Order: sequence, then C-alpha cells, then structure tokens
Amino acid sequence: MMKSILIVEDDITFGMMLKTWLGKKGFEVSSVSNIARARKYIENQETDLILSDLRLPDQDGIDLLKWMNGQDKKIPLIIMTGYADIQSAVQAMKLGARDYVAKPVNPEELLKKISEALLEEQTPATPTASKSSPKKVVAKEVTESHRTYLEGESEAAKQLYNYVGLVAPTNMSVLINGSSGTGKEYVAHRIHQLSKRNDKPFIAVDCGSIPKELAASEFFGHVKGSFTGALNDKVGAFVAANGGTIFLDEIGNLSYEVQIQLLRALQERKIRPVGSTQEITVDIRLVSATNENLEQAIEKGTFREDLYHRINEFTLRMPDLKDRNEDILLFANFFLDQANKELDKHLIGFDSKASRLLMDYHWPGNLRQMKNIVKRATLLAQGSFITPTELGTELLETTVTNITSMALRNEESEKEHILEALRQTGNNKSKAAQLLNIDRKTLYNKLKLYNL
Ligand SMILES: Nc1ncnc2c1ncn2[C@@H]1O[C@H](COP(=O)(O)OP(=O)(O)OP(=O)(O)O)[C@@H](O)[C@H]1O
Repeated sequence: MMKSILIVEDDITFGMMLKTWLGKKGFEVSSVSNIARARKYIENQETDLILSDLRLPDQDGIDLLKWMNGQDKKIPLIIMTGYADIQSAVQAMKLGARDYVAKPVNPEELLKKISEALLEEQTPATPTASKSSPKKVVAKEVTESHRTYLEGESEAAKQLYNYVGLVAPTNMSVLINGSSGTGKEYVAHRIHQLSKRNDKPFIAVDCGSIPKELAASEFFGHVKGSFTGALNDKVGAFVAANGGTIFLDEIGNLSYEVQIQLLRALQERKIRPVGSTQEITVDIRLVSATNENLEQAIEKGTFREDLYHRINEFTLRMPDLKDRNEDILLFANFFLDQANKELDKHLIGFDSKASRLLMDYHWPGNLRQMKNIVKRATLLAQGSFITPTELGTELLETTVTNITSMALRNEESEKEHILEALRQTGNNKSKAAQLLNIDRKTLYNKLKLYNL
C-alpha cells in the first residue's frame, strides 16, 4: 500500500519541491504550512509519517510532538532543521521525534531516513534488545545487496585490498585512515562482508553527527524514563551490532567522556544502557575511521592514547583518488553505469576531452565528489557521451585557468601543460612559471628538457 506523508513546512517553494519529489518516489504526499493545520490533518487523515520544519509561524515542531504525545498519536516524525538549531532537534528527539535532517536537506539522506522510519513502524522496537530493530538516530544497518563494489587496478588499490583480505577474517580492530570521500565506509563494510560475521549485522555510527548528550544512549541504549523524555527503551548500537561489526565513523569527534565509556566497553566487552543497572555482554568486531591525524590529537590531549591502541590493532590507509591514476576512468564509468540506472538514461561513456579532464583533475572530494559530478553530468548530457560542458566548471577551471593545482604527472601531460601555460600568458615565462606553480629556473630547465 502507498505510504502517506505529511509535510509541515512554511517555506512554500521548498514544501512544493519536496512534495513533488516524494510523490515521484511513490508516496502519497500532503503539505500544510502551520501547526494548527497539521493537527487538524492528523486528526482526520491516516498518516504514516510526518516531516516537519522546526519553526513554523504559529508554533514549532516540538509543540506538535507534545500534542501528539498527549493524543497518544504514534506517528514517526522527522524534524527538518538548520544547523543552528541542532540543540532544538535534540530536544525534539528526546520528545520522541524519530530522527532529524539538517537543512539544506540532502534528498538521498532524507529518503533513507524516511524508509528507515517506515520500516521500523512495521517492526516496532521491543524492550528486549536481542532481536529487535533498534531505533536509530545515526546508526544505520546496511543491506548487502545495495552495495556494488569496485576495487580498482592501481598499485595503491591492489595493496589496499590485499591488506583488507588479510585482516578481514580476523577479529582485529581496524582503523581506516583517509581523506573525506575516499571510501572508508565502503571498505569497512567490505571487511564485514569478508569476515565470519557476515551473516550478522553491520551497524554504522557517524560519531561526527551525534550530539554530545545523546552519544552514550546512541552507543549503549537507554531505558524508558532514564532522562526527561526518554519515552521508550532504546537499543544502542553495540547491542544492535551484537555478533557482527560496529563501524564508528569520524571517531576523532567523540568527546573525552564518551571516549572513556567506549574504552571500557571495548575492554570489558560489556555495556550498560543509560539508566539501567544491568550489564549486557556484547561480542562485536570494531572498525573505525577518521580523516584526522589521531596521533596529533593525542599530543594535543583531545584523544585518549589507550583508546587509540585499542581501536588500532591494524591500520588501513585509504589512497586519495588523484593518486589512483589507473582507477579514475574505471570509477567514472562505474558511477556512470549507476547514474544511467538511477536516472533511466543510456549514456555510453565520456568523450576523449571529458576523459582527459577527469584524469587531470585533483579530486579534493575523492570518490564521493566524482560520483556526484558524474551523476549531474549524466542528467545534463544531451547526446550519447558526456562532454566537458556537462562535467561543469569545477573541472574546467582547474585545467584551463588554474593550472597551478594540477599535478605535473608524466612527461606528455607536463609538456602539454607547459605549452598551455605559455599560450595563456602570451609566452611570458615568469607568469607561466607562476601559473604552473614552479620557479622560473625550473621552467627554463624543463623547456630545455622538452626542446620547447
Ligand atoms: N569501492 C567502491 N566502489 C563503489 N563505490 C564506492 C567505493 N568506495 C566509495 N564509493 C562511493 O563513494 C562514496 C563515498 O564513499 P564513503 O562514504 O565510503 O567515503 P568515506 O571515506 O567514508 O567518506 P567520509 O569521510 O566523508 O565519511 C559513496 O557514496 C560510495 O557510493
């Protein structure tokens, strides 16, 4: 049956956009622009889920929740809020809001949270932790079938997956280190897939987005009534992951206090839900990730050294995309296939200029950025091939006007870049050197080397 969603949003344009988009995703959607109308609607119509802005002209989303609690209306509600209002979102969660998303809303994230919330309605969480599905704030269980995998053929990739294959079947704690978007979560999941625990849950917790005061409850769960507004028992990520793997993303972001609790849980393999007197024994494999230098954090006193050794029995270092030359076009085509499917397009590939741009770009946002750029290009492309136009200005700017940031990789492309820099500067060698981010003397040497 079609699920019905009520949007409570006073920004009419945004509300409309959301409504159309969710309609296309197969939901029956209505929208209202204030709390009074929302109440009226909920009283009269079957509603499976509510998406509410925090601040509305008459009252706010929190008032709506309080009213719903009073009426004993148990409809999952997701709060949409700006980052400035995260505190209120936390308050809303304590009052029983299912989840929150930050504005500007990332559609995929929202969709995921909606599906999770609706799924949980069908299988409501029970107080006995063992087999229930946890109420998730930021923890998410990932279904195997959603992931398609590409390892790559570069030296860096081969080495990485060689290590992954070695460490996966063990019970060692793995710390994955790498820049944002390099695929840390993917590798964490791969480790789980290749382990003996692969028939048990994989639970990912984004430590970067848990409000400090909810962290303990997120990890260890809580019992009803343990703090104001803890309306139900909540299963923590550690119990949800029992027998399987827990993935702690952005582990460097945990407060010192939570680090101590985490260390204790890892040492004793036991946890105690907030407000409970009973300890629960857990069997978990820990994989964590960070894009920070934790050794520096230890020196600064913001990360505990004992915890660091606990989580880091084995380190995996994710290569940056720009250092995976041989993989760039493989991934671009892989993401193109994905985008073709998602957008119902039938593009064949990238034309030669577009391929060149992909190869030359420095990819600061790594695989995630590439996936986004390729998807956008797939949407925009008119013909059968993606051309430089659809790849967008980010890529064009670096190659045409800002040669500086371009790695001078091999002789062929280096020669091309030098000629291009000279052309752009009207053969002014000092300026060309500046553009290439090398000193004038080096440029002269290179001109000689290449007979230019
Ligand atoms: N091996 C892979 N095969 C296919 N897609 C991948 C692979 N690795 C990463 N991706 C894609 O790239 C995106 C970024 O990956 P992921 O979220 O794992 O990165 P991350 O390093 O954990 O990022 P962050 O540090 O920002 O959390 C994902 O959306 C995923 O679709």
